[in-house]
Amino acid sequence: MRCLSRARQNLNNYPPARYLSISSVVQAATSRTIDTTEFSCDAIRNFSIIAHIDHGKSTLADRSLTGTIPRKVIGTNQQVLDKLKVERERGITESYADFPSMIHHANGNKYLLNLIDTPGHVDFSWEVSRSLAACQGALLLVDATQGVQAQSISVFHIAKERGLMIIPVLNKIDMPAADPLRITAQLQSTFGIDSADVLQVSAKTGFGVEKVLQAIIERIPPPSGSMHEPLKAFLFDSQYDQYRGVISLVNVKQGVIRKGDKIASCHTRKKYDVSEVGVLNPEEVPTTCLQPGQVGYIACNMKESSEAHVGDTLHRANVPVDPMPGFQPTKAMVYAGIFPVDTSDFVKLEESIRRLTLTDRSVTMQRESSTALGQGCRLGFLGTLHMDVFRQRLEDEYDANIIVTAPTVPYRVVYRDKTVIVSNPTDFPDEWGPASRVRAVEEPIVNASIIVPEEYLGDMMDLCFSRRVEDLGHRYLDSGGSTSARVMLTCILPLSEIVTDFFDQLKSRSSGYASFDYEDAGYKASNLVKMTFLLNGKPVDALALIVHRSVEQDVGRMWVKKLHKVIPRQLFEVPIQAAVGKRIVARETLSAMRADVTAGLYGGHYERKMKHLENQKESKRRMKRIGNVDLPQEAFFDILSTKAK
Ligand SMILES: Nc1nc2c(ncn2[C@@H]2O[C@H](COP(=O)(O)OP(=O)(O)OP(=O)(O)O)[C@@H](O)[C@H]2O)c(=O)[nH]1
Repeated sequence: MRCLSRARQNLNNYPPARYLSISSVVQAATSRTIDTTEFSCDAIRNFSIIAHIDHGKSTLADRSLTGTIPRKVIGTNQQVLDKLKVERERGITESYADFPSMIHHANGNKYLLNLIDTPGHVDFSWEVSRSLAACQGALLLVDATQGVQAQSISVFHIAKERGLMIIPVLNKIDMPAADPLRITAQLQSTFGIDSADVLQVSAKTGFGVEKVLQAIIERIPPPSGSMHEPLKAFLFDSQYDQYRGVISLVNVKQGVIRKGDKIASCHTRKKYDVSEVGVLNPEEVPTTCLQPGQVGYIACNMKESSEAHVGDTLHRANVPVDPMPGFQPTKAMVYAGIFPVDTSDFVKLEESIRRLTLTDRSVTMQRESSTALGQGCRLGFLGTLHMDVFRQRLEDEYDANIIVTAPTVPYRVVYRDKTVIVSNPTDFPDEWGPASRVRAVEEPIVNASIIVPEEYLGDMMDLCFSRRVEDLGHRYLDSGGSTSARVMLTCILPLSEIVTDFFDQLKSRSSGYASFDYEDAGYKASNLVKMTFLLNGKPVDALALIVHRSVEQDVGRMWVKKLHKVIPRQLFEVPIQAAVGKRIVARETLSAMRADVTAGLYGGHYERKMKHLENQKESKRRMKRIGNVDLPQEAFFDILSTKAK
């Protein structure tokens, strides 16, 4: 979901008007009114652009849009899609997909093209399938310099499963390193695509974009649905507007929806009055109605985001219909605790998180308290990138000063009579086994695929072996030629092994050439243990970890060393220990700060000096017994930020 008021604020900052028409076929709209009644199903095409990250979806989307939207609305240097600051900084499209409609003239007819943007990162594959539910076709965009990547394969399969017409498009054809012949052969061998169907474009220069628009009209089938049937509108996303409440994004399957209509939700059975309908162009353009096949927004005084259930069917209040098949709800893959650096800021932090989750429905939230860090919240995310984006938004948009604990995955703890999901290491059982109450523990696993030039194959295999890989296999995607051949590795990995630094390692060991994707493969019994860290014999809950038994010593040793570096020396000696159950698996000792108690003694007897030293020793022993280690928040910040890497 996107906060619309933010998007409006952005519009106010755009540079002076400058009209730009790139495509000769695409007629620029001079006024931003759209009469949706002009477009029957035959004149509508609903499509999406699917691609691996950075292959140019947003650039192509903007390129096809620049002909239809006045430049003053777009801004000269601003991409229409990818509006969030974090998206622009990181060059990714996150889960905040836009759904612009554009008018296109071809063969003497007027068409309404609804482009549904999808995110390109593996964390958001759920969003991809959600967006595709409103489409009949998809442009499979592949970078002509890089070829097929891991995400190209996964999005291709999602689109294929949904029965969409796929138009293969090679992008970045303007670049000297582009190798369209080879990449076309790759598309042929990987997806069985006919080379004659492959289009070549440069989203940057505009070359070939006209042909893409033509192909959308000619190859993608129009949606079907009758205006005379009872209303069925498929809710596939929602946005939050602070003045109008929830704005639902819908695809009308049959019937017509108008302002003033009384509608109801199949999921919640709640009734609403439609106060506004319209299309996104790419900002809201109110219309009189939405007809079958059309994609647009409706405002109907929904107060809570949770009322807009993705996958819901909306119908006329007094005309019930059978609901359309919906979606599985999103599943959090990664959890982390978020705490304020200043513990008195908790109320403010909780409110900021609550507001941010209104615009990002995939985040789950519950309160958490830690003896070391105070009150905080435990949040569930779709992946680590999602977590980073959320954290950055909290810091940028709400000025939050926070500590984020190390990410953990949801483990399954199998008791004699029940199974519970544990997403916080402190809730993980200290001991388990056939004789104990906890019979087994299970961890989430994923089917992973890595695509890499063949010279990095060995490094990639080494990396996988260091992460408890299973079923490792590989196959060649092409035979190479002027450049080296590409290999696809497939394997099963524990999710916990990839939420830490796996992606960074993958990129650094392959000089940035490897691409990676994964999908949920369920749970598997695993020999996991809870590791706690003790400072001066006292456990620090916020530092607890869940690790595989085979690496407990290494992990324990590594973290006590790190703690040793960041904890300030105390007046007494502090043991830093890593423990699994009652067993200490690693230890470092932080030596005491030494005050020179004999400094004031000029000369004097040897025994007098010794007496002072003995007194000091005794008082330190007492201090140690009763003393608490002073662990400043900054030390936590240092430890957890290194831990998260
Ligand atoms: N030379 C050249 N560069 C391009 C072309 N298309 C896109 N780019 C560049 O490739 C980079 C990625 O483009 P985006 O449009 O942000 O890619 P994306 O697929 O939307 O990426 P995500 O939003 O992360 O999924 C940007 O720096 C673009 O300027 C092209 O046709 N030619």
